[in-house]
Amino acid sequence: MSTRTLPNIIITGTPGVGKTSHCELLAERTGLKHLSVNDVVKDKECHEGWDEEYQSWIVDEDKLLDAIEEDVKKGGYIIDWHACDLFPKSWIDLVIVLRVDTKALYDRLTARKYPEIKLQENLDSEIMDVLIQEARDSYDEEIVVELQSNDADEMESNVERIESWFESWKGDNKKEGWEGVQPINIYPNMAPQTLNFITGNANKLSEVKAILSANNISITSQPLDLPEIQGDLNDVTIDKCKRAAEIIQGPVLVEDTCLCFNALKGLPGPYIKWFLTSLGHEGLNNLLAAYEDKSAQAVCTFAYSAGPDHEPILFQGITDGKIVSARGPGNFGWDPIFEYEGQTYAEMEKSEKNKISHRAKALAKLQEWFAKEMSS
Ligand SMILES: O=P(O)(O)OP(=O)(O)OP(=O)(O)OC[C@H]1O[C@@H](n2cnc3c(O)ncnc32)[C@H](O)[C@@H]1O
Ligand SMILES: [Mg+2]
Repeated sequence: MSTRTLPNIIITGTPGVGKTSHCELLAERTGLKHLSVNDVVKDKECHEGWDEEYQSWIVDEDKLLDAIEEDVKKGGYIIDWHACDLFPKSWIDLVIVLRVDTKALYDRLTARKYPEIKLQENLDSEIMDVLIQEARDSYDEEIVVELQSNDADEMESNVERIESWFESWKGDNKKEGWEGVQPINIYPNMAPQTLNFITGNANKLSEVKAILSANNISITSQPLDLPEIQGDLNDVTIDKCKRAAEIIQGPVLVEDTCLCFNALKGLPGPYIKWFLTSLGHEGLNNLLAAYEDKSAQAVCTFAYSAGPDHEPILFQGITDGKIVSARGPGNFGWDPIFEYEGQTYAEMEKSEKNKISHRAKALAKLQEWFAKEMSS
């Protein structure tokens, strides 16, 4: 784990994809330093000579790593290079692989007057996904991101996205010494969406915002006091969604959370809010006193309606856990008594809970649906 206070980003891709333009713009916006490996190879002579056929330096990778190690380890660099597998995993926080259509790449490389053999090899490499494979083989999957780079608009939105990743990386690092990385937008081709999340629950709202923060969905919110009918959970949520759309006269998102004890055949389920208020954490534990089986499911159901005349669509996420005596801060509902893999939700870092929670899983489905919907 690193002790960097600023992240290191690799921007890679076949020659001609737009690495340097991305790096320069990003450096300007973030204050991170643009590290052109090309220049280092040239200036610090990290090569074994010039290849006439390819019209390029034959890089000495060991020398190159020695030349940049001291600086890069401090953090704050955007590394601009058409290979990424040489940089040690521990140096790197995010790997962006830029992609471009073959036609555009052909035009860019011919404009650079690349020798035929180099032109062909690079086109092949792009078509064969060589660099994205190399990136995926060399780094953890969640830090490797593929972005399209065919025109200025795409570059602008890519840079914006990396910038917001950078902001959240810094924020989290400062706040809780977090050494991992935030997920970045995994649906880069999706048009930006704003959803009106109708909830009276501030904790839910902040989790939903945190989980969606890297993506193209932003959240506005309005509290409405909606009566919740009793019955099957899905009916409760569908009904709530329809009423909200009716009142708002527009698109809305609502959510309901259930906590289901397996020994009690799914109860309290949708009645958890009422049980929690009347019995508290200890009372909820007592409900299971007579049973050996303490397992439970946290179930989150989002319903989205495009407006009053539209049927709500449901997205559900389930996380399995166990009911235990309360541990950890009691800020949010039943978080202290729901244990997942040895830790209660309340004991986890927010960012950890937001990776595995019932809510995160439901939101992943919601995003997938939006991404498909918006690109078709
Ligand atoms: O306005 P809405 O969105 O309906 O918000 P609510 O607070 O009424 O929420 P629910 O009807 O879904 O009731 C679920 C109960 O479970 C609690 N809860 C929901 N998500 C939780 C989570 O991730 N961790 C712990 N408690 C949670 C919440 O505080 C409620 O007491
Ligand atoms: Mg409610």
